[in-house]
Amino acid sequence: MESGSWHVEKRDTSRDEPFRDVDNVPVTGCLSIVVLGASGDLAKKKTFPALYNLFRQGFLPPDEVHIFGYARTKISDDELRNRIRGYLINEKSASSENSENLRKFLQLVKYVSGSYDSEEGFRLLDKEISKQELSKNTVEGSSRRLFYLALPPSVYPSVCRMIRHFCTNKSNLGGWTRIVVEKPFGKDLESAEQLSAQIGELFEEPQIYRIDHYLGKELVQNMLVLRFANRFFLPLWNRDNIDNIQIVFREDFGTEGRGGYFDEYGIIRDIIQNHLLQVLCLVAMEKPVSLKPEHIRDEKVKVLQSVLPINDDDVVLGQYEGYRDDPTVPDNSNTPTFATVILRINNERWEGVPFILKAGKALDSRKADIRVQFKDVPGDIFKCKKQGRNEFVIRLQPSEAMYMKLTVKKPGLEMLTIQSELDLSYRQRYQGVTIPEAYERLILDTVRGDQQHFVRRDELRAAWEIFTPLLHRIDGGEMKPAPYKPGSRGPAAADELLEKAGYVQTHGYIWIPPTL
Ligand SMILES: NC(=O)C1=CN([C@@H]2O[C@H](COP(=O)(O)OP(=O)(O)OC[C@H]3O[C@@H](n4cnc5c(N)ncnc54)[C@H](OP(=O)(O)O)[C@@H]3O)[C@@H](O)[C@H]2O)C=CC1
Ligand SMILES: O=C1O[C@H](COP(=O)(O)O)[C@@H](O)[C@H](O)[C@H]1O
Repeated sequence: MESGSWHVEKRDTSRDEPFRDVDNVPVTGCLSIVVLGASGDLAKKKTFPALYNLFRQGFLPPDEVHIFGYARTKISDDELRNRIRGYLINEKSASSENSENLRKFLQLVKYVSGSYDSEEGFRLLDKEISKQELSKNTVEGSSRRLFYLALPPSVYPSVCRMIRHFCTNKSNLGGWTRIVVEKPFGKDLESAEQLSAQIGELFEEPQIYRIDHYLGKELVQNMLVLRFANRFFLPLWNRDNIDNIQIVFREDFGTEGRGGYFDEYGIIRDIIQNHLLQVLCLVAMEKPVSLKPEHIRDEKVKVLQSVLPINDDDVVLGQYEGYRDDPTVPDNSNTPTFATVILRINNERWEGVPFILKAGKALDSRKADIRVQFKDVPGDIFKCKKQGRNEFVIRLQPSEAMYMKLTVKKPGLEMLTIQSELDLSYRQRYQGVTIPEAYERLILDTVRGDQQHFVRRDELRAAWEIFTPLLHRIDGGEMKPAPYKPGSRGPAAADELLEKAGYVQTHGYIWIPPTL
């Protein structure tokens, strides 16, 4: 067998495993996918393109699927189609693009206009969905309705109430209603808990999909396989061998056009508390009992609960110069656009190993990676310690790769050592394979009822528990971000903190990309 049973083998929206809301009931009903906030940025840049890619690959068969856009803007079906058309064709799909495919997909898309808190719009939406379900001869109780909230969280409670009261279908014959909610899910522990309670009163936890798109990235999904399907890593993945771990997100552009949103949240809420912390969970968690979503999420929660309170000395904040020039950002904004935060996990495996989470906007490069740095080899008979430590790097983006930096004999007559690497670059190794977009994968999971890559309520709570005290200190002005130049590495203090935490930079290492 080529791969484990979780592998996507069938072009089918169901899955041969027992993790669905309703077990043992054949899935036959019509599938309606409703994108709320259809006129917005996320919907056109991410949600509709992901749906189109799923359609192109046969995962959303036109004889069973309908797609609805819902928003306040009064536009026609065709106007919505024209708005999204340009975003559906990217470099991945362009070469194999078939205009017939695009036409067929757009024909599935309908638009309903209404507000987010009035009965009228949602009754109309329900009527339109039911009409399509009837046209497909769907038996009552078997239809599937997926509501994707591409909306600001302030309207989640009212939208969820409306969906619950006016758009929920009967589910006694394998049907279901599910909602997908985007981050930011709250601003701190209290607001997140309040939101969770409001939504929790309307929907059961298996109906709620809290999306964190980093969990849909190829190399993030590979993390558990790497760790638990390889003998190499099992004995090494602990405090006895690992000195420090970095999880880094860098962007080489600022908050262009999103200053208003960003200023309310800052880099910790935007990236670290969710995306990087989710990655940390997968790097640090114990082996789950099985691949069942609840077993995985149980282990993630345990890691989060073992994180110690953040010490102010383990934090460096920055704000890039020019950030406040954005007219939507207040002149005295204290919002960090850069942060390094060291987390410490108080358990048997990780005590003493700093987890350095770093994220920044307007830096010198764009990348996201996990860097596991091993301790020095004891008894250095080759006197090569100063050259560098072993590092295992998993580059999530761009150009997915994983490589192990290691010391080898320099080829030649002398017994000299150099730094080299074992390199698995995806582009070279998996030529011709298209790596799916994170949203594509995650939307397919929501249709299949697989919550493995979604954040559970207690996980979210534990994540906010870690960061809320620090965030309140920043919001209260007790901690100030240091200015840094756009296009730089961020504040110098961040590299000093990295060194203090024990990270040893490899100097003079040169990577020579392999040629075929
Ligand atoms: N398969 C592939 O594509 C491979 C590519 N390579 C490439 O080779 C090059 C070197 O690789 P690698 O050593 O892993 O990566 P880098 O040289 O980018 O970074 C190494 C480490 O040093 C830190 N660092 C960089 N500059 C400074 C500085 N001025 N002060 C303090 N710390 C600093 C980085 O932090 P931070 O993350 O914050 O920048 C990172 O932790 C990279 O361009 C890499 O992409 C190597 C192997 C395989
Ligand atoms: O959630 C967010 O992520 C993007 C970065 O996503 P990526 O997949 O391109 O790494 C970030 O730009 C944005 O600020 C944030 O809200």
